[in-house]
Amino acid sequence: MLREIDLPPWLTNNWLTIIGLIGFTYFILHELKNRFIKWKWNCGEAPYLKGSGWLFSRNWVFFLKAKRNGEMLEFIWNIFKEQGESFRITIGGMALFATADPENIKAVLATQFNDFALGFRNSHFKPLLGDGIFTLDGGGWKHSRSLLRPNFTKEKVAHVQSLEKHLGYLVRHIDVQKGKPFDIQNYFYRLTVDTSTEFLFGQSLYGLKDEFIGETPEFLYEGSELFYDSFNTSQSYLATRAWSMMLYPLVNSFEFNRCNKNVHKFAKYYVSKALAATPEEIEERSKDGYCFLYELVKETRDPKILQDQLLNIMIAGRDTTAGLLSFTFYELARNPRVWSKLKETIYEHFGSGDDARIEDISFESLKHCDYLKYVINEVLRLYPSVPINYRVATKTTTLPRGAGKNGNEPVFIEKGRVIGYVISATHRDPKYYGEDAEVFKPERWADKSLKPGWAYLPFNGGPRICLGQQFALTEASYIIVRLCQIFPNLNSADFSKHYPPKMSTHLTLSLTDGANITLSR
Ligand code: HEM
Repeated sequence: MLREIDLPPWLTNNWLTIIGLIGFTYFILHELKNRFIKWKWNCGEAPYLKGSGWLFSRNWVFFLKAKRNGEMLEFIWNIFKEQGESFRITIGGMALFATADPENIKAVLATQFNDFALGFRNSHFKPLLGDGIFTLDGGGWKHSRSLLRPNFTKEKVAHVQSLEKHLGYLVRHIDVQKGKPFDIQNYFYRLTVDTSTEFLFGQSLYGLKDEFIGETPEFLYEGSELFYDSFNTSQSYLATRAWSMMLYPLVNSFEFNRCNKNVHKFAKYYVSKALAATPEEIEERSKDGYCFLYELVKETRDPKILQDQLLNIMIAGRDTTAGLLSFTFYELARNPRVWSKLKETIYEHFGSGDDARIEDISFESLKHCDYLKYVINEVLRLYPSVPINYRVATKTTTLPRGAGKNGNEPVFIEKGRVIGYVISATHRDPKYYGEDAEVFKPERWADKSLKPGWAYLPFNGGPRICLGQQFALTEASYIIVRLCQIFPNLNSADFSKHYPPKMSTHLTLSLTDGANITLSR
């Protein structure tokens, strides 16, 4: 039996007061310490977002509504337009410093790299991705980066020929549409799973090889057909967990666990095959075209490391490239003048139709196709795959701008503060791109006086800059060139009149209603 403990009456009567006093004293001391630091470092606080309140309550309703309607980014961009480049908000008591100022972004990602970390990302993504380059900080991340970087050299990403057979299936799907409107985004998402499984695991999923084009789907093993949907479902859970910040444990379910298991089974299938291969077989594989897994097996034979790193790269590379292609065709279809000019350039470099010189399309020759580069730059400016991102301060520090009357003075950043950086707002700021910043205009990149520096950052910057940048640009350029050569007729079938288009911001950016076009020979 529990014995009753007699607490002294002064304590039983006043314990609430005592707890209150301790809390109050802590608060005062904490405030004094911060004020002292601000005085010593000559920095201040950024202004609060107007009318946001402690819980961001007034804006939450609009924010959630905008997110559901595919207008969340527009909502955020408008806040930056009204409020300026940096401000503070408190969401449920958690302080957040939001910025679109290139100077601050440069500091977070590069010059003060060690003052910031990924925060909750590892916990958000761990059930699917484990520990890999995309989810780790510190020593684990450094080790991952040095393990993976050799696989992204120029020779290894110049893999364009292996794309041709996947493109062939895509072309057949487009032909089946017979010039009628269809959503090409859906096909790009399937295409990039096919190309990335081939590049990463050495054997494609061949999801585009289906009965709609008169093919018999291929199955690697019983249940492998579950991979595609499972990967998509798990990814959308990861996105919701990321948006939930510290409330992420609530975003879990039987479905999430089942899908993660299907994805892991898929990766394990390949990893165990690679580990069972003899050194001679591994060498033979390398001769026969490039495979990431077989290269990595030469460095480590730990099955968990192999599985985690491959899935980390898959998540980093698949949707981003599909998004870039989808937004490109969405904009090209809306801009016949740009489409004509692009066709002219591509035909000049690589021919067209039956006279297409496929063998001339290479990593190097694509780089010399200037107008194609301008188109891609412009798409990534208006629709960066990661439009909004965050880091968490690992120590009390400052950022270059955001405080003071004009927001030009250094801003105080307390340890644990979340920094939300919104590069998509910077990319649309007239200060860096002129009054026509919202207009899709590839020609702006021909102007040598345009030097945006850290105001153009689709691939991130600093030590964690995207490892797959060249890989992605090469793949996307190849697909654009080939589609342009095969299908000269492109028109928009987007009748929504909503511009900019509705966008979904899951882990990466996509078109909420798809990229609806007609494309024909
Ligand atoms: C249009 C295509 C792409 C865009 C716009 C893009 C953009 C980005 C961005 C913004 C980050 C930084 C994320 C962060 O630190 O929070 C990143 C990281 C990364 N990306 Fe990409 N990416 C693309 C394609 C790819 C591809 C195709 C691959 C691989 C095949 C890839 C591999 C990676 C890796 C491994 C990282 C993590 C780097 C690190 O943390 O050290 N990306 N990417």
